[in-house]
Amino acid sequence: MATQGQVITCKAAVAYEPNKPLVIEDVQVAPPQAGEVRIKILFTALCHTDAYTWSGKDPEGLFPCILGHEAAGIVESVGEGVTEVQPGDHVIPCYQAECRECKFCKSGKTNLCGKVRTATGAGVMMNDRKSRFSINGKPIYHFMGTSTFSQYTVVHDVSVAKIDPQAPLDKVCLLGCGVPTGLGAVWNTAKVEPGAIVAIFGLGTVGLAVAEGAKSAGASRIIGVDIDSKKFDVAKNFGVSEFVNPKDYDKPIQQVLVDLTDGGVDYSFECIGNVSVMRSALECCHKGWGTSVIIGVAASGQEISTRPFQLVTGRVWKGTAFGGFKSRSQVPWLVDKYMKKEIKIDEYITHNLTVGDINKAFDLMHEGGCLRCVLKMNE
Ligand SMILES: NC(=O)c1ccc[n+]([C@@H]2O[C@H](COP(=O)([O-])OP(=O)(O)OC[C@H]3O[C@@H](n4cnc5c(N)ncnc54)[C@H](O)[C@@H]3O)[C@@H](O)[C@H]2O)c1
Ligand SMILES: N[C@@H](CCC(=O)N[C@@H](CSCO)C(=O)NCC(=O)O)C(=O)O
Ligand SMILES: [Zn+2]
Ligand SMILES: [Zn+2]
Repeated sequence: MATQGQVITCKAAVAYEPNKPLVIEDVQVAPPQAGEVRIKILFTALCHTDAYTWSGKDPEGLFPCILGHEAAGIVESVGEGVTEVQPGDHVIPCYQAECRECKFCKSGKTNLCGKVRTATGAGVMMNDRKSRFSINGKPIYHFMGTSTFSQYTVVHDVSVAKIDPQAPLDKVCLLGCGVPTGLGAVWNTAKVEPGAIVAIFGLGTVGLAVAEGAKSAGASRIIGVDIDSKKFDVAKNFGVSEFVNPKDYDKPIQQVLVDLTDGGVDYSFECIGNVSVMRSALECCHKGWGTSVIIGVAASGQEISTRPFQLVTGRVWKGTAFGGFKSRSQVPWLVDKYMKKEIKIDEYITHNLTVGDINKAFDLMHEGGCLRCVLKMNE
């Protein structure tokens, strides 16, 4: 039955309140308006940023909402004026848009895009500042411009990457967030060079993708730092060559790393979202040139600090969003790299469940053994 132009009723996991279990509901999804795309989501993974917003600590968190931003699916219909995708195209929704026209996109200096950011931060669509999701007439907010914990979602056309239809959607869904973020932090943001010494704080999916990126960039030492020693075995498969557990030392972890590396590392990456670790990550960098990249997302009200002397003496503090990748242009390229076996994806997927088990999937995420859990959206 043709669904184009019709409201679709489908299953979605709704977050009604911070930290209260998600509820699988029948949700009405309105047709896409001008410049919008309605996507049938086939697979979505969970990222720690979903848990962060669900926790109530995200200043942009709005409830009730439909979370989710690491997914893949097939275009169901498009609104007026949409030219770059059509029904049937295989796509990855991109929380970081790329319009190619705004000041940010044209700057050549950033992957951030300004076109729809105010709307996505407010949980609505740009056109009419309203949501396309409702339950019996009551609106449900969008999240990060993606809301992939729904069997159908509506996104802005500037937030859709069209990908190789041969690519397995249950795998490449991971290219919606965590894996590109880690790889890109190394390749685009830090620009790690061969022979460099790298420290990675936090060996979850993002930290392991940093390790994979650093190995491919030719780093000579890749030091993994995690308080969970169980992470160390799996991390070897992603290129981590040495392990440090801060719990094994009395002195500050930055001092441990400086002592281990004849003065400090060339590059460090914070992949946790802990502001005190962010400070350690900066201060373990080598005087004169060491660069620390913040990837982790810290809660509302948290602030970073260090002695300015750390920067005066040449250390550089940076951050990255989506690893600096331009989403619509480069996600298809990452998919092609996966198809050519040049980057890993399968190795990050430790669990597969269906959307009905989404609360269990969040429980798993908080246990040490889970990297990414992929949910099948149609049971
Ligand atoms: N900037 C971006 O674009 C972007 C994109 C994706 C994810 N993120 C953020 O990146 C962070 C990491 O995501 P993830 O999915 O890999 O998370 P994760 O929870 O799987 O991994 C975090 C790791 O840090 C370890 N850890 C916790 N506290 C620690 C400490 N004090 N010292 C050392 N290790 C510690 C944990 O044991 C775990 O292995 C999250 O904050 C997430 O929101 C940011
Ligand atoms: N609303 C949050 C923003 C958190 C944040 O920094 N998000 C990252 C992506 S995390 C993906 O897992 C990001 O890309 N930020 C850039 C942007 O949001 O435009 C908060 O305010 O804490
Ligand atoms: Zn994410
Ligand atoms: Zn733009």
